[in-house]
Amino acid sequence: MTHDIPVIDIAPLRQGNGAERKAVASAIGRVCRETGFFYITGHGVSPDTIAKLFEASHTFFTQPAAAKEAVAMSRVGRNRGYVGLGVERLDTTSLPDRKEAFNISPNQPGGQDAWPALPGWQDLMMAYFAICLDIGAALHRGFARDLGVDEDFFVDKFRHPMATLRLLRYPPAQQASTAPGAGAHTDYGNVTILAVNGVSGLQVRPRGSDWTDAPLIPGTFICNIGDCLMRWSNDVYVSTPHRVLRPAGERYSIAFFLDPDADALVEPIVTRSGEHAHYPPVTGHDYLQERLQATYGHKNQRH
Ligand SMILES: O=C(O)CCC(=O)C(=O)O
Ligand SMILES: [Fe+2]
Repeated sequence: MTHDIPVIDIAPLRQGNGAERKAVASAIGRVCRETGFFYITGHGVSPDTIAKLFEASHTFFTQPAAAKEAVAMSRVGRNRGYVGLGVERLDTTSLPDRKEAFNISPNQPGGQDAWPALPGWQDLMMAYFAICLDIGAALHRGFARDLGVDEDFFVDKFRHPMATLRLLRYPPAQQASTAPGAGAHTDYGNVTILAVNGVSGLQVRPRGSDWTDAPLIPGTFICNIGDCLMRWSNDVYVSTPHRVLRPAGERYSIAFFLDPDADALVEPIVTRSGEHAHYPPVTGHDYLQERLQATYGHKNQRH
């Protein structure tokens, strides 16, 4: 069985008639049952916007260490702020990840985002955050339709979603090190929308297959579903392990992780007769905390 990652034009989820929306929802549903990885076009984000974001990300990461440490997650807490090289280890059986990151998570309960002292930077990031929320809402209309519930099923569960915009920088590989860019993992939330700056390195491992490259396709985002949507779909959809290899050159990516509202009830959707829920209901907040706790331990979780 081959597991090519399909390219799906999502424009009809916003503008299409009923039949067109249904066709896109079915295409997304098919891939979510197999790997949950797909590229999207028709997202409405211009190449110029993406270029500006990567420029701003570069500006952030090339600041002196002290400026980055001033907004460190260890100070800011709650999944926000700067995470330095080697702090995270997504695959606990491998070396720590060779990457640095900056997290923006405005709807995370408790605390506030920290911002670098760079003119216009916060506005640019928040504008992109809003764009990603809108793409995420369109994708959820597709998921809902495909899962056999009302197209607006997710709307009241994503009013103030605990989404995180995450800038990532992977330094060029060091010869002596075998540390991965990002260790093998599945994502925690509902869906991830990923932009990459032209340096490949992402691999996915569909069930029953070996690691496969996810090549770059200019003008697209790579989307993948996470464990929360898998749970919500009662395991009809699958989240798939992925990793980032040590990149040949310096690599930047920007990931947007969309999790539900803190108080949304994540309760498996059961529409087929005789089907039983595989999981008890849990709030979005409790589910995400459990997953973050496992990645960071107690050290970045300020209460
Ligand atoms: O940087 C990438 O290409 C992917 C990163 C990723 O999978 C993650 O941060 O969850
Ligand atoms: Fe990931």
